[in-house]
Amino acid sequence: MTLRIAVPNKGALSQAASDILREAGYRQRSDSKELTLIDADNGVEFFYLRPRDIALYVGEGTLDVGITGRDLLLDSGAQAIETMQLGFGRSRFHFAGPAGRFEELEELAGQRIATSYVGVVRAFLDQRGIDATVTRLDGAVETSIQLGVADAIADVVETGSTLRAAGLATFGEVILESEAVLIAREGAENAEFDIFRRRVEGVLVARSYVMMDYDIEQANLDRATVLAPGLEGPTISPLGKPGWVAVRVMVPRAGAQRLMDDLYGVGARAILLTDIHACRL
Ligand SMILES: Nc1ncnc2c1ncn2[C@@H]1O[C@H](COP(=O)(O)OP(=O)(O)OP(=O)(O)O)[C@@H](O)[C@H]1O
Ligand SMILES: O=P(O)(O)OC[C@H]1O[C@H](OP(=O)(O)OP(=O)(O)O)[C@H](O)[C@@H]1O
Ligand SMILES: [Mg+2]
Repeated sequence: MTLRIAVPNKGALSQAASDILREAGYRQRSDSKELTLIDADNGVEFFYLRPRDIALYVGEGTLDVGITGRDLLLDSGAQAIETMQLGFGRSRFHFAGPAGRFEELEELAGQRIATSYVGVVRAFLDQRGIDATVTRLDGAVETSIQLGVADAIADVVETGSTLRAAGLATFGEVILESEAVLIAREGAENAEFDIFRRRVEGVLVARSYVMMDYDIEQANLDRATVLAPGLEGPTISPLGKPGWVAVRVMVPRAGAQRLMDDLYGVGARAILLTDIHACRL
């Protein structure tokens, strides 16, 4: 059976989503005008859709899997669940108003709030018993205050530069933290989905881990393996030097240089770092 996969067709998640799929060995479109693409060798079909609509297609079962933002999934109210965090498209969802105008969430009572995420904002306000008018805009919500359509906004913030440019500042707690996620319908997992999920997971692991090799005297081995225990345990092979062994272990890419210093300190030599191109854990 062909697995039907939804991919953002444009916007903040589109390029990174296609990159991860390409790294996982799938064909991806070469022209951003293509709406669908069949990868027969891998038994999958890709549908390039608005990230906001992807949760609906997957929730209704029209498509099997999708890549979208957690914020869009929650906003849609669709019957789909998050099955994997993909580590890109990270953002925070905040209330904001003219700098200095608001300090606390309670001050939103009776105010007009513009947002593209009415579902998320309504749920958040209802939970706190704050009665405000929520107006849905398609985008560029930062401008709505200047134009007199709203008193405050709720929007995606990454660097904060869009807010600053509009003379706005966030207030209150973060409404939610978002990133790109893999979504599916609950209970809809099957063999094809499992292969796809493992491939994507392989890319994430290959991106965040590196392979480390080193030689060490048997007497120092325990101290070294405490520093770098590996995922399942280090591979230890004999070395053509009496009393020494060769060790191979996967380590997190972040902090790998520091780890090399520490391993050197406990007697490791000929320490090598190699990129991992793909993996299945
Ligand atoms: N500047 C950003 N940095 C990181 N993630 C972002 C940024 N802007 C949006 N996102 C995330 O990307 C996802 C989709 O947003 P995007 O802006 O691509 O869609 P859109 O607003 O519907 O489309 P467009 O902006 O192209 O009209 C959301 O999950 C959002 O949190
Ligand atoms: O904190 P920043 O790094 O400035 O990023 C946040 C901005 O990026 C997104 O806008 P987008 O370009 O998607 O336009 P849109 O508002 O029309 O969706 C988002 O809606 C914010 O406006
Ligand atoms: Mg946008």
